[in-house]
This record gives sequence, C-alpha cells and structure tokens, in this order.
Amino acid sequence: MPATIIDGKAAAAELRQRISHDVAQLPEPPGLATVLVGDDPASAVYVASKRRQCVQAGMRDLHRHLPADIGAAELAAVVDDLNADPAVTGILLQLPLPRHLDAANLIARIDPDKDVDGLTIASVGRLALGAPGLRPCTPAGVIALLDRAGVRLEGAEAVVVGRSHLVGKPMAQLLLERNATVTVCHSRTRDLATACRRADVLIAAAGLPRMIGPDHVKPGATVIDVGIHRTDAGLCGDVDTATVAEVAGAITPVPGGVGPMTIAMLLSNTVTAARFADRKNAAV
Ligand SMILES: NC(=O)C1=CN([C@@H]2O[C@H](COP(=O)(O)OP(=O)(O)OC[C@H]3O[C@@H](n4cnc5c(N)ncnc54)[C@H](OP(=O)(O)O)[C@@H]3O)[C@@H](O)[C@H]2O)C=CC1
Ligand SMILES: Nc1nc(=O)c2c([nH]1)NC[C@@H]1CN(c3ccc(C(=O)N[C@@H](CCC(=O)O)C(=O)O)cc3)C=[N+]21
Repeated sequence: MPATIIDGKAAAAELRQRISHDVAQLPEPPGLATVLVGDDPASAVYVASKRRQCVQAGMRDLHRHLPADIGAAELAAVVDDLNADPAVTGILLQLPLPRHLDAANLIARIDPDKDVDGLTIASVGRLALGAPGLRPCTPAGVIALLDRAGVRLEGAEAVVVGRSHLVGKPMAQLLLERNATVTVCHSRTRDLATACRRADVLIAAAGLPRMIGPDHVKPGATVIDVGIHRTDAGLCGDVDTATVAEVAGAITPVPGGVGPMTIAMLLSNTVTAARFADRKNAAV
C-alpha cells in the first residue's frame, strides 16, 4: 500500500489560524524584520512569502533589503538598529549571505530574545539545556508535523541525515528531547543506507536531490523530506518520493511538506518573541 501523504500545507494553514488568533490577543502587534542581503532569487521568494504571511497574521512587516556589496560593519549596524527598535520583536537574517560577509559573526549580534530563527549562541545553548527559548523553525516545524500526523516519537528510532546548524543538529536535539533514540548521519557516514534503515522516523536534510531511495527506508517508516531543490522538472526534495512512497508508511511531499511549516513556525516564534518583549517591558 503506498504511503500516507503528510500534508504540510494544511498543517501550516491550521497553525497560522492559531497564530492570527494569538496575535489579536497581544497589546501590540509583533513586528518581524526580515533582512535580505543581495538578490539571490530563491532567498527573494522565501522572504516574500515570509513577509506576506506575517502581514496576513496581523503582524508588522519591517523588512530591510540591503545591497549585495554592503560592508560587514554597515550590516552589523543595521542589526544593532533592529535590536534597539522596540517595534521590531523578531529579526531574521536570511541565509546564505554574500561570500564576503561572515554569517556567524552577524548572527551573534542578534538579540537572543529577537532571534526568531533560533540560530544565536544563546538560542543554541537554551535548546541544548532544554531551557525556554526560540527554536530553529524548520526542525520545530517537523516536530509539529509529526505530532499532527500522530507519529509516536518516544522510544522510536529516529535517523537524521545532515548535521547543519540550521536543520540537522537542532532536529536531532528536538527528537532527543522527545525521547527518540537518535542517530545523526553526515557526509562521512560509512554506510548511509544501513543507518537509515534503522529508522522508524527518517529525516532527510542533506541537500542532495532525491538521494534517499527505497533502499534507505524500512517498510512502514515515516519519512520527512526537508530538502528543496529547483530542477528543470520543477521542485524536488532529498527523497525520491515516487519510489520511497512504495515502502514508507507516511511521507511528506515537496512542495507542500516541511517548507510551509518552516514559515508557520517563524510566525509562531515571532509571537513568542513578542511575549518575551512584553515581559521585559513589564519588568522595567
Ligand atoms: N524546507 C525548508 O523549510 C528548508 C529546507 N532546507 C533544505 O534542506 C536541505 C539541507 O539544508 P541545510 O541543512 O541548510 O544544508 P547544509 O548544506 O548546510 O548541510 C547539509 C548536511 O548534509 C550532510 N551531507 C551532505 N552530503 C551527504 C551525503 N552524501 N550523505 C550524508 N550526509 C550528507 C552534510 O554533511 P557534512 O556536515 O559532513 O558536510 C551536512 O551536514 C537543503 O536542500 C536546503 O535547501 C533548508 C532549510 C529549510
Ligand atoms: N536564516 C534562514 N532561515 C531559514 O529558515 C532559511 C534560510 N535562512 N535560508 C534558506 C532556507 C530554506 N527555507 C525555506 C522556507 C520555506 C520554503 C517553502 O515555503 N517551500 C514551499 C515551496 C516554495 C517554492 O515554491 O519555492 C514548499 O516546500 O511547499 C522552503 C524553504 C528557509 N530557509
């Protein structure tokens, strides 16, 4: 029997409804500052989508578009401005940055309480300690999607392919927090297919088009495809969906899977960050 398709678009729409409701309860609308440097076409599409959904949820869109040749000091000053601006409750620095800029340095400047991408050292530390904080959007979206699909994580074998700061590593930590037994694979993993076949829940986030085939999947497993690639034949993920769907129990499509959940979680983090700001103001 072919796999159940996990509908990320529907899950994201549901989540956005809840977020709009939460926004309406806040004393002030949250403000999201998306920072786009240069004109990478894929980044422009994602940022446009984030901004549109931010406005639809009743939040303020405080976008900054900066030239590709902006200097590091100048961009740092923009981040400092956004940190200091009380109307800005969330800051997202869209990656990748042009090559002459050091992303790690710039991310480190973001106020952790406004870090809606969950990428600052403070956010990473809070996640590692299980302390309250802002979690990276894509892994948080994957957990929300698994919960909604009724996938049990406690005691499950979870395998994550990829160990980036943006996706793989925080994904592994969130799965661990939910009491899964977690294996993390990467480019130096010796026998990827064997490692992946352990998985009750397989998360593909390696960034290689259709690299996960039916040989990587235990019959009945849940397969979450984080990858996103533009090819001549359209969008595809890291999973060869058509063949894997014959083996898996459930699978996320690309598009319409993890992508929409990433943006919904960004909105959710922006609401959380606005609550942090409220609490700080109340304490003053
Ligand atoms: N849908 C969404 O919302 C999002 C989608 N993405 C997509 O997810 C994918 C991953 O993104 P990101 O984590 O940023 O990518 P990175 O390129 O930063 O990381 C890729 C990871 O995969 C590992 N890897 C590479 N090749 C192999 C291989 N042959 N076997 C096993 N592991 C391998 C790398 O290992 P090593 O560390 O050893 O180099 C690395 O850890 C991309 O397609 C990206 O576009 C990303 C963010 C959000
Ligand atoms: N600081 C930072 N934070 C990020 O979260 C971040 C980033 N940089 N850089 C790039 C990746 C990629 N990413 C996606 C977001 C939405 C979709 C998405 O909505 N995808 C739709 C399709 C959209 C389309 O047509 O391209 C879908 O899968 O259905 C995909 C990918 C966030 N990223």
